[in-house]
Amino acid sequence: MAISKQSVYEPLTENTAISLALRLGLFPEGTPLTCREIGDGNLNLVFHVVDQTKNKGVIIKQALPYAKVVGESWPLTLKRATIESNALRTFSSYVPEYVPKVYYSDESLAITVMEDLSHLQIARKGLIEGKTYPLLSQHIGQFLAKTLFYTSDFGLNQQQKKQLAQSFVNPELCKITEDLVFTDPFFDHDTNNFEEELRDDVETLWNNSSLKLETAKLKRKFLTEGDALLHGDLHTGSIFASDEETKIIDPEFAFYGPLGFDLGQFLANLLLNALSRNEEEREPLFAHVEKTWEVFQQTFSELWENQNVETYAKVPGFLQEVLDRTFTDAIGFAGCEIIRRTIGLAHVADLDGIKDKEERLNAKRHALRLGKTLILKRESINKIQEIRQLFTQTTLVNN
Ligand SMILES: Nc1ncnc2c1ncn2[C@@H]1O[C@H](COP(=O)(O)OP(=O)(O)O)[C@@H](O)[C@H]1O
Ligand SMILES: CSC[C@H]1O[C@H](OP(=O)(O)O)[C@H](O)[C@@H]1O
Repeated sequence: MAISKQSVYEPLTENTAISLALRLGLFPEGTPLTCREIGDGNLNLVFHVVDQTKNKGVIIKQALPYAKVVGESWPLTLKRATIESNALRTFSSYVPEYVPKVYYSDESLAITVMEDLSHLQIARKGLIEGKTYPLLSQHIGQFLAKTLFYTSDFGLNQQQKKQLAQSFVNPELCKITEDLVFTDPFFDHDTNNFEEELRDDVETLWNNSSLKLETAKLKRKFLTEGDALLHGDLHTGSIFASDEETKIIDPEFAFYGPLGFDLGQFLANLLLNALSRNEEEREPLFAHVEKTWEVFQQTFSELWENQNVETYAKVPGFLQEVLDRTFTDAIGFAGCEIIRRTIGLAHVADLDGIKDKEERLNAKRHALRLGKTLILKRESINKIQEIRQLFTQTTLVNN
């Protein structure tokens, strides 16, 4: 369905979003519609259009020609909307149960019209409220194993994979991650944002040359390894959840990257929530960290055994080598994500929302020690269960 061949970009308002929904035939003419802009992310507009009589809605997400969080001084490609709708469609061909349905997209208007997931809750918000989402790690482990396997050279014809990779070249959004996740937090850069009380801890981190070397190696992987189609920004704010369902949204950072990156970001955001909780309430987060990896490993291995298109698949040791490398990289990427969410430009409500100032600063100091340890020790961590030990060990100041 197309509105017209020459749709001209302009940012929607709540009123024009309603007109668009009617023009697209998403609701019968004359339906009493209301609309609210509900975007709470850093980059885009999100309109919730609802048929009041049936309490049924759709979501119209629109990219702005700049990063919303900063404003027009930070121009940003509108192409990210097309990347997002194409990534949702690609993921849907492998795991329709874990992504919203895309009803319509328009490259010129930079919009994606998709399934309304308002019956679910953004996982970060629920986790902050103390919810545990028992199926979250099983679902994310499966989502990652299937999407990564089927878009890699192991699950996809290798020439088709190259063509798919071409359609997800996403330099501007990758640059945001290269800067905000892998670079700026490790230097005295003006995008950084932290409480003055943390300055000594932050300067110690900036002066740690081993940490910089290891982070440089991780950044290089992100820059150069095109293993599979990644979500690219898989934090708990990009996941809708309930006790039964999990849906992944917001893949505008999608690109072909290293297998361990999405895993690392997701694990980091579970750990960031654990950092915000009292000791006795952390268990469900540690259990999710472990189960995510276990489900990923098992599902990816089954796909490898049964559906691999690569001639070398059955060579003893090859699967283990891919899993080991993914595991080690994921731990390092998790360390980078924890550090950037603590002192970089884009924070998380899990830590910033801790009301008591001393508790908040202590949680952030703990986050910096944990992030640093994950980056520096990643090659010697052999089992996912070791993460909870490192979490406890880094509670102590001398780590
Ligand atoms: N499919 C959806 N159904 C219901 N609400 C949604 C949907 N997609 C996004 N939202 C709401 O909009 C917010 C911002 O969406 P998101 O895709 O994360 O935007 P951004 O790209 O700006 O980060 C989400 O936190 C959620 O509250
Ligand atoms: C200026 S972009 C900062 C940050 O925002 C993105 O997250 P989201 O779109 O989900 O709010 C991404 O994590 C970027 O690093």
